[in-house]
This record gives sequence, structure tokens and C-alpha cells, in this order.
Amino acid sequence: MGDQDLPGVLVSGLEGSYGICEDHVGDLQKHFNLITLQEFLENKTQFGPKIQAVYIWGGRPAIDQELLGSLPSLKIIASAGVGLDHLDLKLIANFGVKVANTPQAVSNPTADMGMALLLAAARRVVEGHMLASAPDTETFSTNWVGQEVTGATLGLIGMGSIGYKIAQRAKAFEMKVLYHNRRRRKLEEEEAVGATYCESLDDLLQRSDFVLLAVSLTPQTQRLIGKRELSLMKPTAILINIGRGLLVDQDALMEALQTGVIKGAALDVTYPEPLPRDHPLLKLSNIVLTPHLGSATHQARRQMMENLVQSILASLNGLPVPNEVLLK
Ligand SMILES: O=CC(=O)O
Repeated sequence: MGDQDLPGVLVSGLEGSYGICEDHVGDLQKHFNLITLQEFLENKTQFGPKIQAVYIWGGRPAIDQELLGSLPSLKIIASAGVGLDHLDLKLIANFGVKVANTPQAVSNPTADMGMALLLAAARRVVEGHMLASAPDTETFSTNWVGQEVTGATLGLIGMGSIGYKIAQRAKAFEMKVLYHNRRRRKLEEEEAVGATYCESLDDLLQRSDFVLLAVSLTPQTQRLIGKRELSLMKPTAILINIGRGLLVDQDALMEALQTGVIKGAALDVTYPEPLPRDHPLLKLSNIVLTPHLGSATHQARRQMMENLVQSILASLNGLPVPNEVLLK
């Protein structure tokens, strides 16, 4: 509990793996009385009425009917990052509560991560690192040949702000960019990054050397890439996922990687996160895995925190809320 005169904001915890970013606690406490989930659960009658905002970091705390029902003064849910799949927006709107997220802060670092994974998988950077860190003459004689990125075709699934930033980067690598998206981009936007719209997802899958998922998780996109879609990809193709684990049927992916249906995969997101230690995906050599690092830069995390502070303060002061998520 911080300064009692400041507006109460519920956070999952202070620091540590389930809490808010350590460096930000002090900054948040300048504006808010931070109440942890544990404090709230231990004394709902004392803390419930004080809480005017929930600050969601790393998808926590979870928001459900019971929590919303016990926060009578709640005005806004401020969620770090761009994805909203952890929130039931209709339920939240029924409680008359606003939602804000931080799309601008995450687009550059997540696009960088997409390219980092693409390059790492194409050029076998992780296998190379393991070899170079434990050199022995026998393995050193192995041929560590990868896929060329320059001139290759990138199939982007999702052309929102992250997808577009990836297309900009891919252009610098002289890649041919195809994209599939709910709505086609303006002609001048396509031309600026040299991207070609593919109305058919199957067509994109068949033509791409790299298929990169940069799309939000919704009921429509869940398991968008399954056995059938993987079988359409080239046997030399690499699948990269920086969106959400559930965009891909992980069992089908594992089978495709084991049987050579596709060449490799690079995943920043899985289900669950993290994967259990004995998960079979961890045993494959043609996969690169990272622990949801998309927006994990100091700069992005600070900007996310600053944006959420602005959104909360605006909502508490009855002003237009920056980055308010509107129910469609
Ligand atoms: O996963 C990260 C985000 O949704 O921004």
C-alpha cells in the first residue's frame, strides 16, 4: 500500500515474475496508491471501493465477473501491450469500465523480434551458437548451411502496425513481401513497402519461403495454422510466430517439423507459456524458441508504463482516454 490520498490502482504484485516491471514501481507510486492483488484478496471490503483502475502487466491480474463485481469504483483497465485476448471486452463494457492498451510502444520492438527470429531460424544461429560454445572437431566438420534471406519471399499473416513494420524491415533485406489481412492496405501503403496483397491464405502459404504470423488471437484466428495449412507450405519453408501461441496447432506443427513437411519454426509464443520442461517441441533441433520477448526492451516497457499512466489519469479526470479500446 502506498500513499492513501492517491487514486487506488490494482496491480498483480510489486516486482518479481508475477508483478509489474521492477523499474516502474517507483514511477507508478508517484501517481497511484498501488494495491496488490494479494492485499485486495485479503481484505476486499477495505480495498475494493478504493480501486479505480487495474493495471495489467503480462496478462495479470485476470479480469473476471467476480473481480469486476467487487470493484464498485473501477473506471479503467489499463493493459500493457497490444493484445487483448486475455480480456472479455463485452463483460468489461457491461460494467461501464473502459479499456486502454499500448499499441504504439510495442510495434517496433516486436517487428525487430520477428526479424530476429526469421534470421536466427534461416541462418541456424542457435545451433551455431551451441556448436561454437562447445566446439569439437567432429561436429565442427558438419555442414551448417541455412536458407538465404535476401530475395526470399516473406508471407505475412496480419498487416496491422507490427506487420507493416516487419514489411518495412523485409524491404531492406530485399525480400518479396506477400500479405494476408482482413482488410487490404491502401495502395500507397503497399507500394511504400513493396507488399503484395494475397486474398487467399492458401496462396500465400504455397508461395512463401518464410511465413510470419503477426495477427491478433481471436475466435476467428485460433489455430489458423493447422495440419492442412502446414501441408500447403514449401518443404523448405520456415514458420515464425510472434503473435500468440494459439494461432498455431502445436501438435500439427510438431508433426510437420518431425516429418519434414516444413523445414523449421521460430516461436516467441507458445501454449502454455512457458512450455513444460518435458514438452516434445523442446527436443527438436529445427526450432528456435524465445520466451515472449516481443516487446521486451527497456524503451518499450517504459513507454508502455508512461502510456498507461496517461490513460488512467485521463479516465479518472473525465478526459478523452489515449489508446482507448473501443468495442466494435
Ligand atoms: O504480447 C504482447 C502484446 O500483446 O503486446
